[in-house]
Amino acid sequence: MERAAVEFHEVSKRYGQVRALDAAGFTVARGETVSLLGHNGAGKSTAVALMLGLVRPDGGRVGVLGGSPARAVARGRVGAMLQSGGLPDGASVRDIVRLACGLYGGRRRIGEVLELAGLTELAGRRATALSGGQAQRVRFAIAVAGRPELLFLDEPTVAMDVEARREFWDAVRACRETEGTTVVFATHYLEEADQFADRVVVLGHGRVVADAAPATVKARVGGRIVRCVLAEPDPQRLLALPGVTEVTVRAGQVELRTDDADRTVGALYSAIGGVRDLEVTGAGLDEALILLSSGKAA
Ligand SMILES: Nc1ncnc2c1ncn2[C@@H]1O[C@H](COP(=O)(O)OP(=O)(O)OP(=O)(O)O)[C@@H](O)[C@H]1O
Repeated sequence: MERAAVEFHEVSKRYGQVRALDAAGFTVARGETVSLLGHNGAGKSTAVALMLGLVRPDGGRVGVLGGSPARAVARGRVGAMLQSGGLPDGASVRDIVRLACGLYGGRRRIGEVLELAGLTELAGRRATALSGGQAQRVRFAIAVAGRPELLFLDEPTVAMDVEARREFWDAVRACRETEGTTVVFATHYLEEADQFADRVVVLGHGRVVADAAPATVKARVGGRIVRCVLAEPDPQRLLALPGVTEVTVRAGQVELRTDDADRTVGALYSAIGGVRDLEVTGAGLDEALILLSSGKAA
């Protein structure tokens, strides 16, 4: 059996003047769950489209399950849940799942797919009468109906609330654990990557800016934010406090990025004084992505 599920070698893709991917490289091992992270326009969907053979690279090579993406897809070895793609009007959830199971020659039973996607109770509902999160679960059902070896999920939880997200990831986990499915998912949420991925590949402006275990990425962008109000903040003195790596001052409001919040807070009181409205928070996850994408993380 081939070792890598996905091989992405120095892949470039342009749309006119836009360089969507720029010599991006990573591999996904069989059975691994990998998250593609990055903000809007980073190149995540383009990477997924290339891995599905929906678009061709201008440079580099994309390999899927030991051959071309088109070959793997044609053999029904790949399932995908994409951002776009409507559901047929007038059809019930069961009709849609029956159709998907039929297309794959009955590799899974309809009831099994409904159960896996958490749709048993909604089987009789018209697809047009579903909430955004429920419709996503139908797309997931279609993606897993052929018992794929490799599953691509492009921002799968966008329309879902917290509970729906939890249920969704439980279903993905069930596929992974019972069948060893390889999963590649694109997301904006570092949290989601942290909870469900073995490894994250962070894209920024079409390039791979980090490729590591979630814990490693978090450590690179870790640290805390200390916010407070000071009567006369002096950015130079604040930057010299222990642990502080960055200082922002706006109208007396001070924001310090620090890798040692305890010592920073201690020094704020002992060396600066007059501290009001102090709060300490984790560095924002969105901010973390921006830092990585801009190459400013350590
Ligand atoms: N069909 C297309 N025609 C022209 N430009 C495109 C096309 N598809 C993507 N792009 C551009 O390529 C770049 C990468 O887009 P892509 O959709 O891959 O990013 P993304 O990381 O998936 O973004 P998002 O999180 O918003 O979905 C963007 O600048 C986008 O505008």
